[in-house]
Amino acid sequence: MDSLAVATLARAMAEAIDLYALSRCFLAELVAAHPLASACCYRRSLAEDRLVPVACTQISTDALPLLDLDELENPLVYASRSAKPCFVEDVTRLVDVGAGFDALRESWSAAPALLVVPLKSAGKSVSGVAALLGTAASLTSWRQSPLWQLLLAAYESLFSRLGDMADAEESIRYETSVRRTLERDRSKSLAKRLATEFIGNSEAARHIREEMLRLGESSLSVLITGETGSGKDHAAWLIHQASPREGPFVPVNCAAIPKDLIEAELFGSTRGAYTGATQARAGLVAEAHGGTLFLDEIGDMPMAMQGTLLRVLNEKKYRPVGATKERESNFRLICATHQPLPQRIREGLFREDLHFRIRQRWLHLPPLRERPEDISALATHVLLQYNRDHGLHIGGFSAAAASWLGQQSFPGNVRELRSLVLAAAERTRTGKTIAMETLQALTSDEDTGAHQGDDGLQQLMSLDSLPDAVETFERTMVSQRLRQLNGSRSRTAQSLGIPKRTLAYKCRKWKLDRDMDFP
Ligand SMILES: Nc1ncnc2c1ncn2[C@@H]1O[C@H](COP(=O)(O)OP(=O)(O)OP(=O)(O)O)[C@@H](O)[C@H]1O
Repeated sequence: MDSLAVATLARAMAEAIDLYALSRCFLAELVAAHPLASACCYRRSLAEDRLVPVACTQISTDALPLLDLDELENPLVYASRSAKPCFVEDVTRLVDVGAGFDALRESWSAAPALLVVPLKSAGKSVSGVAALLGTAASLTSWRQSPLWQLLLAAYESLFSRLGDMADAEESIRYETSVRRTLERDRSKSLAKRLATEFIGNSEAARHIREEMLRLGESSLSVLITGETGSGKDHAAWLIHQASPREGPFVPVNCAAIPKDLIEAELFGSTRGAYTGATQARAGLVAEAHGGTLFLDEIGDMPMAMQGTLLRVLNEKKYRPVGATKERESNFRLICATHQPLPQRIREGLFREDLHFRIRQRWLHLPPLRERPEDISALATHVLLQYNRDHGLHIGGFSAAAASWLGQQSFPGNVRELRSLVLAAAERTRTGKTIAMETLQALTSDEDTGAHQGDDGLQQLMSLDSLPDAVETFERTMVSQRLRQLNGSRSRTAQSLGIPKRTLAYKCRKWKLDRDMDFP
């Protein structure tokens, strides 16, 4: 090789923009100069932990096999693992050294001998191998050439530098593809989960499930609207489940917290901040850090508190009652209401700017009467849950019961349907199906309570404690009225002549709220 050819090769190697260009020019010159039958070069891939073809003088690298590093007797693997050259004088003697090597041998032209040299990086770890095929004599002469030892050293050093870049690119590509696969798997399993937990066959239910998946990905605030019992709480919980947020889901019923305590409940308080604050409390906003704060019945939030909440949402900071320093909490906000907020705004009861802020995304749950196709699936779902919880086997609904259910308007929506199915299940023997008469009896006024009074009154009269008797009576009356009014708290409070907040407090105390599994 004359000095011009050496200089040209050195320059081409120095200007190579990647491993492939570098190896192509080095191997081509090497094969021509010595002369060899063929040469190829493999890179050790960190991400895949195997040898990956980089260049070959004879065929395209696409036609070369990937080589697993557990083929220990494969000479290329041996050189890569041991960091030592491997010289095979008679290639035909290499048998059973691995499927990778067999595939490689098939793509090569016949040559008697093989020399594999490890390509070491500066830290002396092996970043690849070069495999040269030819006669034993030409391989030995190449090995002993001082010029080629110099060129090989330059090639090794460039190979290692460009190999690091290739590794980095590859690991980014690998990570991206792993992340994409994980994301695809995650969204598939989330979609499955939503299909088993947000029940309904209607177009509306399908659309809500898709929206919940999308909302899970976003961190914008969501306002969920819909009539009482239509599934707002349930949807909020599922959106949190569909989100990557690892913090907790913190529900707050704005209607159930007394007006003067709501700020301390939300933002926490220092010790002695107000009468009864015997110790410092963190508050629900702090609890929701990294998770979701769910403000249910946001339409009932007192006006003064609305202003404070707006500031917190805009500035992402809050101040516990009695504290001087502000704190931060990274929560995702979901709000729900059955109230028509635009009307509350017109009435001066809700701030328009807060409405705008909490409604960055909107999810509306239509009432059950507008999606009667969901009734059968929901009823079956509730009954299956009942069977599972009680270890029973109520065998579904009679044809007449199923058809009757499908015709009801359910003003209390899914909650009313659920209460009805649970009550009917309690009145049905295991092994039987729920009859239409059972459902009808439960929805008739007589069954909803008053006439059960005589026995109940006698039982109350026999109690030894007047406060207990009064509380039991109150609880029975409230739960029956709620059931008669399909779970509507506003109508129940109105019909019993008590403030909504008092009713909300009692519901919370007696755990009568959400699901109302009335006897
Ligand atoms: N699509 C659904 N699939 C399964 N269960 C549902 C579905 N929708 C609602 N539910 C169930 O119905 C009951 C009432 O739903 P939820 O409490 O979410 O209603 P809501 O709209 O928040 O009512 P409120 O306005 O009174 O707070 C809950 O037990 C809930 O799990």
